[in-house]
Amino acid sequence: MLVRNARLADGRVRDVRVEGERITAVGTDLDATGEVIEARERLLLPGAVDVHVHFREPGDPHKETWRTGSRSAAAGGVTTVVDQPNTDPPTTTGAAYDQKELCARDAHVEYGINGGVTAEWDPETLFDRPLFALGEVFLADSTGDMGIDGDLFEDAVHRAVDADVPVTVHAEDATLFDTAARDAAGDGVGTDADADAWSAYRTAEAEIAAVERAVEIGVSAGARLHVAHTSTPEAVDVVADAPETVTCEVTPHHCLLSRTDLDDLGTLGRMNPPLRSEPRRAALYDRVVDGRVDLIATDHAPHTRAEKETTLLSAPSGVPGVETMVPLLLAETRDGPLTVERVRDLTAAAPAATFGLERKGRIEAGMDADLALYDLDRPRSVTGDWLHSKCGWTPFEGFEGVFPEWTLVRGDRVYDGAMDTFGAAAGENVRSGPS
Ligand SMILES: NC(=O)N[C@@H](CC(=O)O)C(=O)O
Ligand SMILES: [Zn+2]
Ligand SMILES: [Zn+2]
Repeated sequence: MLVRNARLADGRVRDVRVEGERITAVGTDLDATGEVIEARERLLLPGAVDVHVHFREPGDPHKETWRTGSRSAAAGGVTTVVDQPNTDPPTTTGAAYDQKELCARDAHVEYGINGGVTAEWDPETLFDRPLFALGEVFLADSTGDMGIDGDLFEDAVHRAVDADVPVTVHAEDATLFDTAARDAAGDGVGTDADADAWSAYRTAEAEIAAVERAVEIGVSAGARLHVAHTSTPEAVDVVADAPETVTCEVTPHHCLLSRTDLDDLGTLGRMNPPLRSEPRRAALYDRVVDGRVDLIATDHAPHTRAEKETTLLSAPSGVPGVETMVPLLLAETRDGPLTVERVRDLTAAAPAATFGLERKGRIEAGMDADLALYDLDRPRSVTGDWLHSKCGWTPFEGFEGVFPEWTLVRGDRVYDGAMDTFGAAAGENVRSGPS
């Protein structure tokens, strides 16, 4: 197959040859053998690598399944996802890992499976499996109530170092939460709830202190430590000042939404860590734009609208995002601060490099043919009805997004945007099999 006259992120127009599962040439005037796709100078990006999703199987298939979650990924130009361990059962033993791997047979995109840590975990059997990473290790409770104490975290980090596995951490220190602010939340429902109380409760200081402590532990253990969903500029700076073995991710929702949006979002906007003040959001986004943030990941955390539209204290935490990440960021290159190259780096090249995926994240001969084509001149309005996640809603309703025309995974067209159809569920585990 030949993708002819594609505009790459750096502006060059090139032909890209795909043979079987790989890109075999990137050049000009390449011979057209086999199927030819005329890109007509539309934008070709490497498939995005989202190292933080929650696909909810096993346990909660009413929220999301591997089928619906991976379709949502493919329809958003994401070709590799990494699933987190707070499922039911939690992915804290070898047997639980195997159970999740069976669910992942429905994946339309490439995937990794993380292992989790609780008091009941079984490191022997867990590290026997090809973990993508150990994590997200929860230093405070979030969905799944997997919060652990500092001693167990330290022990887990040492075991991960011995197993040569990176660690990802959900860093909040619950002793620094403002429980009075939480308890003051009334019993309004949905958009009538005082959703801002969640941001007042899970303080910025709680994140900053937990990130400082996690980084200390990670560095002294010699770990590869990745901080999940940093939501404050201060926490990003802690990571940026640490050795290169420490990295962080930021979510699109912490870049594009702030506490000022909670009047409209109500309980839909409850997530951990919570939305921050407008100045903090802007300072966080600055760090994404200038490259101090290592990578973007979505923390795609679907819950049904019915589950979310209750009181603030009974609503589950989390928002979906895997399908809207690249589209929203590309829309930001039209009239916002981001460049297309930065979007490519943050969503594909950097996550692949950070987690050692040698054949992902770049458009070069020898790489897997994970690709998506976009028309930057044709943004659409984001709407939950149209997205493919089972949860059926988005916190970005009405935002502009540039969605892919098609998405390839290892040379197969897994998503056709014109038809809104999907190819076979042939995603593979990026940590198993021949490398
Ligand atoms: N971010 C969230 O608010 N929720 C996540 C868990 C998590 O990442 O903390 C979920 O699984 O629902
Ligand atoms: Zn988390
Ligand atoms: Zn998460």
